[in-house]
Amino acid sequence: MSGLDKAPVGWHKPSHSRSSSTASSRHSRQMEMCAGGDSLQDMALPGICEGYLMKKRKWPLNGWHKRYFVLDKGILKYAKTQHDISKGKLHGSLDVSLAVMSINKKSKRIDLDAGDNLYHMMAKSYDLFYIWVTKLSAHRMYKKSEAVHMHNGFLQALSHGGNVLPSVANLMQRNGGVPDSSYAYYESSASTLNEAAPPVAELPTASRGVNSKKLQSLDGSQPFNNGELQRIISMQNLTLEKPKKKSNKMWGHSRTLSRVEALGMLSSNHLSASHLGASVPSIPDYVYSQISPPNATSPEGKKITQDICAVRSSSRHSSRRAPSVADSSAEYFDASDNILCETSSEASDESGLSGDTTSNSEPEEGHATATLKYRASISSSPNMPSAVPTDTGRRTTLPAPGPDNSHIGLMTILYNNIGKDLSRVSMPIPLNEPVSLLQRLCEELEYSDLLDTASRTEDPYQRMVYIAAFAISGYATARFRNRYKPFNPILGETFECVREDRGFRYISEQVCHHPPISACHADSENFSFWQDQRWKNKFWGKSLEIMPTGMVNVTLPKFNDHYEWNKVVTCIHNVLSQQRYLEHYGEVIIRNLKSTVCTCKITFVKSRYWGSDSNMNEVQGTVLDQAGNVVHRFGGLWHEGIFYPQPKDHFTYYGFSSFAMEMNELTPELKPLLPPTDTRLRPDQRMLEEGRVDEADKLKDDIENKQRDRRKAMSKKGEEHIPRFFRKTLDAAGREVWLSNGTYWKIRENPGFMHTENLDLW
Ligand SMILES: CC(C)CCC[C@@H](C)[C@H]1CC[C@H]2[C@@H]3CC=C4C[C@@H](O)CC[C@]4(C)[C@H]3CC[C@]12C
Repeated sequence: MSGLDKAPVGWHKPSHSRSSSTASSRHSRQMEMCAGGDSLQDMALPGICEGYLMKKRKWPLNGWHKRYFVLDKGILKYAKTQHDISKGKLHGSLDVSLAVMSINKKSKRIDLDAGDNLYHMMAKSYDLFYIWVTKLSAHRMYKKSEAVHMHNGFLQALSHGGNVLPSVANLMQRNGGVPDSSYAYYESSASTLNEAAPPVAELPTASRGVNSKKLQSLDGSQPFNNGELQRIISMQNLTLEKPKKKSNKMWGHSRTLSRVEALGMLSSNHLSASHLGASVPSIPDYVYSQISPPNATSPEGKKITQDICAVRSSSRHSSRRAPSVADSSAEYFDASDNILCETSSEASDESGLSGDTTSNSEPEEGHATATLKYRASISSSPNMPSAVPTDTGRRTTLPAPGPDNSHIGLMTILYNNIGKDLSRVSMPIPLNEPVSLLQRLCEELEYSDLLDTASRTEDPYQRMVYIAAFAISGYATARFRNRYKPFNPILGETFECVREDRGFRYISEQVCHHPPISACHADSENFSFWQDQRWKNKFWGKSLEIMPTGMVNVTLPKFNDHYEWNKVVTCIHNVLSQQRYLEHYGEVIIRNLKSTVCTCKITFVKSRYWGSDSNMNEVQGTVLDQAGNVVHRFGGLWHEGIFYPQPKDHFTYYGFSSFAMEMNELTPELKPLLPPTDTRLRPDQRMLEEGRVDEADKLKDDIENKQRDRRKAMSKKGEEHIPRFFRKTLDAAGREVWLSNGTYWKIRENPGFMHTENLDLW
């Protein structure tokens, strides 16, 4: 049961009353939207504010580094140092009036979510925190009132038949249907609603003793009230820290060969059949791999080997900083220069991006260049898979196109459910796609042939590359799938998928409703695959981060391998608007629990727009041997290495791939074999698929209510739902996992689900 009333369609300004927001009370971070007080007219330009703040790293994702920020006329810019700012070497900038600001007094955190950019900042002291919050608020108000003026000017111009102001179109666009961004505040996990952080106006009077020299006049005798103090702070030009003495460190000293350049020379030709197996034309689509020296026999191969060796030896000499792009303007973070902040448990909880590996190496900025070259090379390759997928005898389209849902406002829905798993939020049916999360999980097997290939690859390092390619391939589908949300499975719902053509069979079950957990298991001659899917959400005001917990497992019986890996963070940028898109970031570590011969590290690079390359959707990986030496490198773009091109009309049909289109197909032969709990038999989802949207909407309500009633009845009797095909246990690391109990296929065969007692879900 989702425990939610379906939010009305349409946009409503969220309530400002804290206590009314019951939905968020259980959650780790309280957040509330406050009115920004934008009605102010003729606001004076607030003073400039600049100084150092800690900023959450984009690379690696955990930890903080010191960055210089300047807030001027509503624009917040930052760079590594003040000097860099003056030279225009910016790391980023954003319009604070378009960002949602969240603050956490206790951890001195300020988070700005501008939809595309998510900045996490932390002040070193409460005073600085207070000043920055005040300043940011003032600049936001200023910028917004400026926008209102422009808007009024535009209307006037229109009514007077004057020319349209060019900037207005811009203005309308950037607001993107999202109401005036306000700030949100949140507290640590332990807090209850009543203890939530006070709004800025109530920030501590202690903040009067601000450190800044320019503010010393505020100290001591004169009792200011907070309002005055805020006004004074906001009008001052503040430099919040003296610039440090110029260090003698030389950045970007001459590097003869960049690793990235070496990689850039690789093309799919280098990944010729001898190395990666001719039977799999698909692998180069994903991976440009660095072949280990002993294998290189061709002249170009030798050349690359030499280059790689050069790179290897140079990286051995400077283990902390690998050579980066030879581009002199390339920016890179140096571990020794970054202040790794000992984050409090609270702050690190907030960061939510913990991983058991911390790496101080940097992302390789030129990978995108390599990827471009590689892309050019495959586009001319005759081995490209044909545009039409091979005939599987399955349907190639859906019965009806996806409904237009662009008019549906998500504001109320999301604000009413802040902190809740997206999977628990009931949405109006036009926001759904006709697959359930159980089916969506199965889509991660779309490129199961990579596992088949892995199971035919003798060399353990190369085998690992295929496993890694498989791990990445699960994300490819996300590129076209941000307009609709999968159905939340009903507790006890199941889904099976038998693919003779691919040689595997898959089962999944919704095993827990609170928190929602979907467990799945697939078997084939070559591999087994299982995972249980659960995740945490973080909503920052414009973007929603999904942090999956739980590990993915693959075994290859032929080699007695058991691979295990984590999943990365998926961020839905601009979740409330039609400019929504998905980004994955973080690090995946693949381990073979049965052998320590090699491990693999894959990085989904968080995009940086200031670099010379666009590194959107970039993935980099390395296979390491026992001693930690790099044996293979690979990389690419997660959305590009798709082996089958999308079906022509994919936009009309929910952005589905061919595999996804086949997912909910129900043939007369299959029907009698399925348990009645199978997703294919869920009537509202079927109706949506057939384009009967209104009927589906009503039915969905009924089904959700039925689930609710069943839960109530059970808890009254003191009973607990027991999953039918999976059992809960602990893995070797002591984590709670759900494993198949092995009964599904046996029952299906004998006596058959027709002859068993089944749950009545819909
Ligand atoms: C408000 C609605 C219409 C916006 C659309 C939400 C969509 C894009 C969301 C809803 C649930 C999300 C999925 C939830 C869980 C996972 C598992 C994770 O390991 C990869 C991402 C993935 C697969 C998410 C992809 C994005 C997703 C499908």
